[in-house]
Amino acid sequence: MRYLTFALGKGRLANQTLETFEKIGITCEEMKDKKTRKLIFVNEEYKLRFFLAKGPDVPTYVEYGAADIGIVGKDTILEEGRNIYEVLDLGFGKCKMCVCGPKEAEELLKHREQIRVATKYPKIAKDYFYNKKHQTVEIIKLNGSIELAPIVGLSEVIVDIVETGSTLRENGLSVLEEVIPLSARMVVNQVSMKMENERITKLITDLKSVLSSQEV
Ligand SMILES: Nc1ncnc2c1ncn2[C@@H]1O[C@H](COP(=O)(O)OP(=O)(O)OP(=O)(O)O)[C@@H](O)[C@H]1O
Ligand SMILES: O=P(O)(O)OC[C@H]1O[C@H](OP(=O)(O)OP(=O)(O)O)[C@H](O)[C@@H]1O
Repeated sequence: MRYLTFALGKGRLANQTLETFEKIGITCEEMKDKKTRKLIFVNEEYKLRFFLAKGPDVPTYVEYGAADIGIVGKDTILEEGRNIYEVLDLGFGKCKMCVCGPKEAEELLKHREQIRVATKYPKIAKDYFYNKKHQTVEIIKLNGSIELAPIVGLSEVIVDIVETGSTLRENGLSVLEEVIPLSARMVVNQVSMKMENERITKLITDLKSVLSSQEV
């Protein structure tokens, strides 16, 4: 039996991903060691390999078949636009992609002014404004602390992830429009889905049954 390889996004989704796998009996104790600098972990019993990668790189590893399976946020899947199968909504890492800004920016959006939009997600923002709203905007790519942009005058609004809303509140900004709800998803390489169909289908079935038993 060959190894099935999993690419997991490091950061926010990693702990819940490992907890979810534990519920279906897949454990990888070594990976929980926060101090380790090791990059790849093996579960000999089930012939599985796991590695942690930057979120946006997960769809890349999966498209090229360097990983059979990936766990990553829906935002990253949409932004990266890779040829991969999205097979399961894992139900954690829930948040929303939103257009946010100061309340005054509501008027600019309403009147379809040619505003500047700062975001870490230029593809999602472009798709939303151009294809869904048919509004011409200037997209400015940033890499973090997106909420700064309207405060310091870099843009009128932002397109960013909102979870609890605290970052917006603490910076005097609000949600102006909701773009799309997000959560962690399981993605699969297109060839692996055929070659390892039985093992991957069983994994999806086991995960689904754990997820449905968690729903109230
Ligand atoms: N409050 C949140 N902020 C950002 N992402 C969140 C939040 N809540 C849930 N998520 C989900 O968690 C995923 C991983 O988030 P995380 O911040 O760890 O990664 P990242 O944004 O890719 O990394 P980095 O912080 O290194 O740029 C996101 O892609 C998103 O789907
Ligand atoms: O609604 P909240 O619960 O406040 O969460 C949303 C915030 O969290 C994320 O930023 P992150 O912490 O990843 O930092 P970054 O801005 O440097 O990407 C996101 O970009 C928002 O800024």
